[in-house]
Amino acid sequence: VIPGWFSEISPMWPGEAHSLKVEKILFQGKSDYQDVMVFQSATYGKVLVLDGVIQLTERDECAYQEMITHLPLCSIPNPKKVLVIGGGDGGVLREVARHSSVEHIDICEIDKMVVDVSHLDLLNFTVGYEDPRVTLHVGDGVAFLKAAPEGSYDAVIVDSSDPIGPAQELFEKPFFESVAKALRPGGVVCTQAESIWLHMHIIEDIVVNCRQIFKGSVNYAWTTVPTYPSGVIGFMLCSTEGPEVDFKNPINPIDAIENQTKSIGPSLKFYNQEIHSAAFCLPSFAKKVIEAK
Ligand SMILES: NCCCN[C@H]1CC[C@H](N)CC1
Repeated sequence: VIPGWFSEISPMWPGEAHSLKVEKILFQGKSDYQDVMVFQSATYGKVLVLDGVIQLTERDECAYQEMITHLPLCSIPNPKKVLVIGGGDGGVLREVARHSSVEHIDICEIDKMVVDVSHLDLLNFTVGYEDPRVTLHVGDGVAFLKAAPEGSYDAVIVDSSDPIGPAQELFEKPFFESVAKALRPGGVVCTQAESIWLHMHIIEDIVVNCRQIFKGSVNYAWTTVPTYPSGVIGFMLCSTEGPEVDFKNPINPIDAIENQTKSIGPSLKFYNQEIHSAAFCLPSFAKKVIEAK
């Protein structure tokens, strides 16, 4: 370890590490689930780290939060009821709140410390919690979804950490089955789906499970996040049987939404209609695995 630098070393990306220069540690704690740390970096703003893995940085979180939210919500005509699994930092809530058609947002985060840290002024992403449509549930997303009545939601966003630690079961078949049950016909789910450079085996398993469970459309999209392993992150976009969903051609364009609502946070920095459609273009080595399944 180089003094003054934070390096992300994990069995999920063996033999490689990404480092950020640390100016000051702002918070360090150990919750019932994981180690929680926030530090001021020299060039990426504030950084949230869970169990030694970067969850978001002020400088590039816009790419992930905007894409994981608007890829699903801009693909259906009138999202009203949205569920966020994970996402305790509040960034996804800020993005969901841009959609004026949304009437109710449930968020289920397992680790109260992540929520508390996000409410400190350490991370100014918490603007999302202030929205009156938001109801926070602190608990296990798997149990929450099992208890959700059938067809409760238009959209579910699974903003999870990696499948090592508390988020492990959010990558397994029973969880996807409970998501499908909680979605209305033609409802959509978007999950954090790792890196095509590093995790094709994980992605392959997710695709196989999703094709069995979601009888609408099943697509993989990806984007660039410099501080995530290999600099990219993917998303699994699935819809349940019912009204057709064409994820690649957003029918509910954000520009219109942008004008409708006084969005509570900064305006969109990353997402737009072109990058929405482009996100589904895959390199051949990934296409071969994902589209063949
Ligand atoms: N809500 C913060 C984003 C969490 N997303 C993941 C964090 C860990 C990364 N290796 C992959 C994305």
